[in-house]
Amino acid sequence: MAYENELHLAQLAVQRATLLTRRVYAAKSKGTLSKSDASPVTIGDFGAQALIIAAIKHAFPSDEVVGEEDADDLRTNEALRSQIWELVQEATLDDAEAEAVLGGPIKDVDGMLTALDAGRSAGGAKGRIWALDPIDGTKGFLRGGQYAVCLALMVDGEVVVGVLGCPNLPVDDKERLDTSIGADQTDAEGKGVLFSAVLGHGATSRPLTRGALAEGTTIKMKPLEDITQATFCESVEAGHSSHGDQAAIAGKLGITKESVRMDSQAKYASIARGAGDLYLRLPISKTYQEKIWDHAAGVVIVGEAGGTVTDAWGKKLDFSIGRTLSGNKGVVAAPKAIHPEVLKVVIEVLSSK
Ligand SMILES: Nc1ncnc2c1ncn2[C@@H]1O[C@H](COP(=O)(O)O)[C@@H](OP(=O)(O)O)[C@H]1O
Ligand SMILES: [Mg+2]
Repeated sequence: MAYENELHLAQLAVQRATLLTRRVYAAKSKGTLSKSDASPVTIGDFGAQALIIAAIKHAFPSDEVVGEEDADDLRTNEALRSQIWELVQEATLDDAEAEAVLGGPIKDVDGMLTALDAGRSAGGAKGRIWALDPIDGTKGFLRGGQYAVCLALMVDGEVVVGVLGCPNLPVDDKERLDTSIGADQTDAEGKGVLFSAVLGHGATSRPLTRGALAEGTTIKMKPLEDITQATFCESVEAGHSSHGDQAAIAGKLGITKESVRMDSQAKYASIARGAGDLYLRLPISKTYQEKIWDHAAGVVIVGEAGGTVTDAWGKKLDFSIGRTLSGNKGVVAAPKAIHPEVLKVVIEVLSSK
């Protein structure tokens, strides 16, 4: 299979980083996250980004990375730096072979800062560039709801590999599509899902483990014969997409079920495995540019599960321009067969404003 080594590296790197974020959340819940006064999401973000970029640079030294964070804050904040260094050192997988693929633990603090700073790529249309969101769904992470550790590889501007670590999604998609997982979250095994896809080779999901990767299962979007029966997903945050426009679109499509609101790219993952049908993200702000790391992994996973993802005007999301999707507005994700029908209504609603 194409990109087999990249996929394996990405899966293990996301797995290791996701476990770190879960440990941070558990420590926050227990009140033991006291060393610096930084927010738990900042701590998780830095730790996860350092781990993932160190692994990428070990396996593919000349690849670039577009990451959300850099090391500036850590260079000036000693307490935060040492807290994150401690976490990063402890974040090893229970599997020597997996650790060897990742290059083992980061060697020293400088190595951690260098890894963080390697996320400054400007992106673009040429070469191999990874897009990384160490904690997507900041608000979800803080409320004990959905968040995702997101990593994608783009080659010449096209997303070819995508991996999402969703530690608070139920392993069994027959369980509730829920946003309120609760503050009892621990870093124990038995919760969470790792999603992945390679362009042209399908999408899979597997339970999140602490050691070797669990066996993957192919995922497919739900065949939807009657659009009025659809479940649509949207952001929790009203500032990130227009709940009003999305309700108007659902109404025009004859959808009567309430929307499922969840943070992060867990929305892409959920519809890809058929726990939901549509994802609508209609812009609120005229000027906001969506970030590539908020979409790259989710888009290839939905595409490989039988979906189509475009922006709100039907344009393909263009990851080749830089760190943002400056050529696009909004997101419409749906099963291939019904995407045109959904898009028609999206354009009607946007045009009538
Ligand atoms: N005005 C805006 N419109 C759309 N997205 C926005 C936004 N402001 C922030 N975001 C992005 O929305 C992401 C979360 O999306 P969602 O609402 O689907 O959970 C955030 O990622 P982070 O949480 O990683 O910062 C952030 O990048
Ligand atoms: Mg994000």
